[in-house]
Amino acid sequence: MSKPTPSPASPKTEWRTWALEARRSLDRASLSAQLHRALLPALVDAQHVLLYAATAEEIDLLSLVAALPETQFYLPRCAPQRRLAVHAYPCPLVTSRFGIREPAADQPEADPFTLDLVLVPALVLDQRGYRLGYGGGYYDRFLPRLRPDCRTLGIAPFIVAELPTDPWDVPVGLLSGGG
Ligand SMILES: Nc1nc2c(c(=O)[nH]1)N(C=O)[C@@H](CNc1ccc(C(=O)N[C@@H](CCC(=O)O)C(=O)O)cc1)CN2
Ligand SMILES: Nc1ncnc2c1ncn2[C@@H]1O[C@H](COP(=O)(O)OP(=O)(O)OP(=O)(O)O)[C@@H](O)[C@H]1O
Repeated sequence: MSKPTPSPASPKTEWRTWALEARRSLDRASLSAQLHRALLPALVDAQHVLLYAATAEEIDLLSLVAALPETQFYLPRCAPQRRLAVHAYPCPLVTSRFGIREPAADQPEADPFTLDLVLVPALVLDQRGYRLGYGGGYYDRFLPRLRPDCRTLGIAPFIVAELPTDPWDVPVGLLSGGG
């Protein structure tokens, strides 16, 4: 039996624990396939798209690369000072100390200003686009560095009414029709 959903007043740590546990009972493969299909219309207009390399528990969207051969995809890398570096994909990948596959540090970096669309992984999103990640603050620092017309789309297995927020949180776009 799963735990009750925390409230907007609950601390982020409590939400993180809840989301990490709740996602264990999901069918990740079918959720990934569903999101892949739902994202295709949003991707047709984008030329430069930041994706992420999913862990074994996350929604895996790397299948989009083969489905959209005209699109230039990019992957993030956790650089020092919690900076998110961006690299064109395909490129050689290594597994980071957090267990996430990411571009090797010796690969050339891309300019975040090139990006038209950023798919932002999250443990849980709320209906306003606020997200909860693993707590590194990588995307909170990264999102303000994007071109003002760059679109963002949060990717999470759950969308709740309202998450607790901090002043640095940057809301992301939501897929119309739910995520
Ligand atoms: N697949 C995937 N790639 C991604 C993300 C993601 O959510 N999914 N990220 C989304 O942001 C970034 C990596 N996020 C991370 C967030 C926190 C920590 C981290 O430092 N974790 C600490 C606990 C937090 C702390 O105490 O500061 C740890 O595990 O010890 C690492 C990576 C970039 N790449
Ligand atoms: N723009 C910023 N500048 C400096 N520090 C920041 C900024 N954004 C977030 N942080 C720091 O990052 C930490 C993590 O923030 P938060 O819990 O919101 O992460 P998260 O959104 O879950 O993680 P992630 O973005 O990596 O998925 C916080 O302790 C905060 O102090």
